[in-house]
Amino acid sequence: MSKFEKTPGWLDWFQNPTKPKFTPPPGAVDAHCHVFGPGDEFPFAPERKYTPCDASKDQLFALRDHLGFSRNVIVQATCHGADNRALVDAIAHSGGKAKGVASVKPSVTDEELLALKEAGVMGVRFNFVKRLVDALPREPLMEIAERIKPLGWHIVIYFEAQELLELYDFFASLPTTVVVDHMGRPDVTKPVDGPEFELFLKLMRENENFWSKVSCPERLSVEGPPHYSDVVPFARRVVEEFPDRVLWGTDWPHPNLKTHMPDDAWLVDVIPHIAPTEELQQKLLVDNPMRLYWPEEM
Ligand SMILES: O=C(O)/C=C(\CC(=O)C(=O)O)C(=O)O
Repeated sequence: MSKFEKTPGWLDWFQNPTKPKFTPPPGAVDAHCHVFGPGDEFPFAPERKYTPCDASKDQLFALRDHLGFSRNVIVQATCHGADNRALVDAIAHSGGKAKGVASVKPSVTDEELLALKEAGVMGVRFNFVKRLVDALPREPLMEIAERIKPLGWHIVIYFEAQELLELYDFFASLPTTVVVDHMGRPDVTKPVDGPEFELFLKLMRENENFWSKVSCPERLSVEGPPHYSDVVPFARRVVEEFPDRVLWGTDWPHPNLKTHMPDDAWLVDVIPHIAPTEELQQKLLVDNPMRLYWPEEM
């Protein structure tokens, strides 16, 4: 029994997912996933906005193998705050098959940053989703950005579409490669060629240092499982316009879902709809994530 009590209504990740029909190309990378604790070993942060179920590195690696993937990029989840120990432990036990994206505070020391780099961290995440974090002012974020730039790191940003106008200039001024989580969370009930999604496409078009994860249909869809068809036109648009700057991830263990928990095979089976050719699939799942996270192997 964990000493942590899950947030009421918490949906646990899907046990025993089926086999996807789509076979990822050899060397495919799940470039957005998390580990949670286990809480008794790696306690959740006091400032967290939710308390999840446990989701361990071994469970993540078993899912990777089951779905036909080769590697993971593990993104620090807000329930662990800026305590990256669970993330670092998972990378250390991956046999070189995982890299990470950490969260840091402005008070992080240069030695701590170097230790994270040594451990396989390749970037930091700035989270602007209000239900997940207390907003950090932009000045300290920019200072962090300037400090991580010489490490060759990138910045992962997480925000919701309605916030983009207000954040646009700040994002465009970031000095590193920037990776947007889940296409900036579009409202998929709005048109794919409407002004809201067009602003996100403009951000990608005008800033060649911007990449996007075309992930999280289970979070964005109104229509729901198993095909999440309403998300497909948005993701496909991004993949087709920016084929060399897109990443894909499961988002396992899917924190904070409210309506359902996906069988992860359903998510893999969305891939051929958003990346309809073998060439696009190779870029999305292998070439792009390898270039960003395992440059030493390229
Ligand atoms: O897993 C995700 O990408 C999305 C999350 C959780 C999250 O980002 C976090 O806790 O850090 C969400 O929308 O609740």
